[in-house]
Amino acid sequence: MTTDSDTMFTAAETEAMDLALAAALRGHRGANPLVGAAILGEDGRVLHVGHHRGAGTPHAEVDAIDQALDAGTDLTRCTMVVTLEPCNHTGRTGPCAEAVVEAGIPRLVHAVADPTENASGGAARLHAAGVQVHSGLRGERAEQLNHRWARAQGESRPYVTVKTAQTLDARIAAADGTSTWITNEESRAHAHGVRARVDAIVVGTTTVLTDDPRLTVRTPAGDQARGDQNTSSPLRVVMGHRDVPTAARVRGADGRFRHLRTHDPAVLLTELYEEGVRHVLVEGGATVVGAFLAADLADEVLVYQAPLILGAGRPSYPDLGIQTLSEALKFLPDESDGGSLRRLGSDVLWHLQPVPEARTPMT
Ligand SMILES: NC(=O)C1=CN([C@@H]2O[C@H](COP(=O)(O)OP(=O)(O)OC[C@H]3O[C@@H](n4cnc5c(N)ncnc54)[C@H](OP(=O)(O)O)[C@@H]3O)[C@@H](O)[C@H]2O)C=CC1
Ligand SMILES: Nc1c(N[C@@H]2O[C@H](COP(=O)(O)O)[C@@H](O)[C@H]2O)[nH]c(=O)[nH]c1=O
Repeated sequence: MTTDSDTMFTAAETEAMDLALAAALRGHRGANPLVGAAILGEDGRVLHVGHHRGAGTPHAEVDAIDQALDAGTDLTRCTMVVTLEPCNHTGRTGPCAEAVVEAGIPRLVHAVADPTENASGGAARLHAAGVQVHSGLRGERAEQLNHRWARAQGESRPYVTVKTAQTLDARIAAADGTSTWITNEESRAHAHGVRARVDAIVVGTTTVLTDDPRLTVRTPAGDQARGDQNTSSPLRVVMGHRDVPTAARVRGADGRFRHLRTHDPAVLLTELYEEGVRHVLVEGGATVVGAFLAADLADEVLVYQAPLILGAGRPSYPDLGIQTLSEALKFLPDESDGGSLRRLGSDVLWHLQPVPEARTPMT
C-alpha cells in the first residue's frame, strides 16, 4: 500500500480518475460523501463508471462492479480507480473493500483516504487480501470535492443544507408576512425532493407562528414520499424559546417532532446528531438561516429565486454585522447534483458552498 504523487500513475489511470471525479458530482450531498469509481480494462480503456447516489444507495465501487457484472466484464484483469478509499464497514450497505476483493479486482487506485473512523481501513483490508493498492492520484481535487462533508464528520455533527426561497430583491416574505408562494411549482417540487433526502428539517419559532408549516415531504399529488430506503419522515425541528402551539401542524401525529429551546446552531446540531440525524435542512426564516451562516455551519446553500420584486418585506438574511465588502460571506458554485445554476421554469436555483477555509470552523 503506497501513497504516490500524480506522476506515479499511468495516463489511463489519471483519465479514469477524472471521469470518476466527474461522475461523483452526479450524486447528492448529505450524510455521505460524493464518490465516483471507474473500471479500467487491461488495454487502459475505461469500461464502466459508477457513482454514489446518496445515503442508503449502493456505493460507487458497487455501482461500477454491478455494471461490470451485468456486462460480463472479466474483473480479474481490471483496475478500479476510485475517488475515496473503499469503506471497510457495514452501514446501510456492505463494505466496499469486501466487494472489490470478492470481484477479484487485482489493482485499486484511490485519491484520498476515508477520514471517518468507522469506514476507514479499506485500503489495509484490500492490501491484506493481496490487492495492489495505491493512493494519492488527484488527491487535492478529491479532498476539495468533499471538504464540507469532511468538516462535518470531523466535528461530529450533521451535514447542513440551508434553503431560501426569495424574490429578485432578496425578500422571503411580503410586508404583511405573506410568503406562500414566492417560488413556482417546479422549485417547490425540487425543494420537496431535497426534504425527501434529509433526516431533519429546521425552522425558527417565528416561521411556525407565521406560516404554520407542515414540513412534510410531498409529491405534487400530495403524498408523503422518501427518496431512499429510509421510510420514516424527516424529523420536524423548531428552534427557539417560545412555545410551539399545541395545534401547530409541524407537530404532526407521527411523533417525529422536536422543539429545541436554543438559539445556538451548534447546540442544536449536537443534540440532533446524538439522535442519529446526519443531514439537516434549514428552511428558515432569516434569523435562523443567519445564525447558521454566521457560525459557518451552512455546508450547502440552495437559493431559489423567483422573478418577483417586493421592495419591502422580510429580507432573506439578517444583519450579520458585516461592515465592509471584504467581510462578505463568500461562496463558490457547487457543480454537483444538477449544477450550480439551474432554471426551474421561470425561477432559478443557485447551488453554492462556502469558500474553503474562508471562516473559522465550529469548535
Ligand atoms: N421564503 C422562504 O424561504 C421562507 C420564508 N419564511 C418567512 O420568514 C419569516 C420569519 O423569519 P424570521 O422572522 O427571521 O424568523 P425565524 O423563523 O428565523 O424565527 C426567529 C425566531 O426563532 C428563535 N431563534 C432561533 N434561533 C435563533 C437565533 N440564533 N437568534 C435569534 N433567535 C433565534 C427566536 O424566537 P424565540 O423568541 O422563540 O426564541 C426568533 O425570534 C416569516 O414571514 C416566514 O413566512 C420563513 C421560512 C422560509
Ligand atoms: N415561501 C416559500 C417556502 N417557504 C418554506 O416552506 C414552509 C412551508 O412548508 P409546508 O407547510 O410543508 O408547505 C414555510 O414555512 C417556509 O419554511 N418554500 C418554498 O420552497 N417556496 C416558497 O415560496
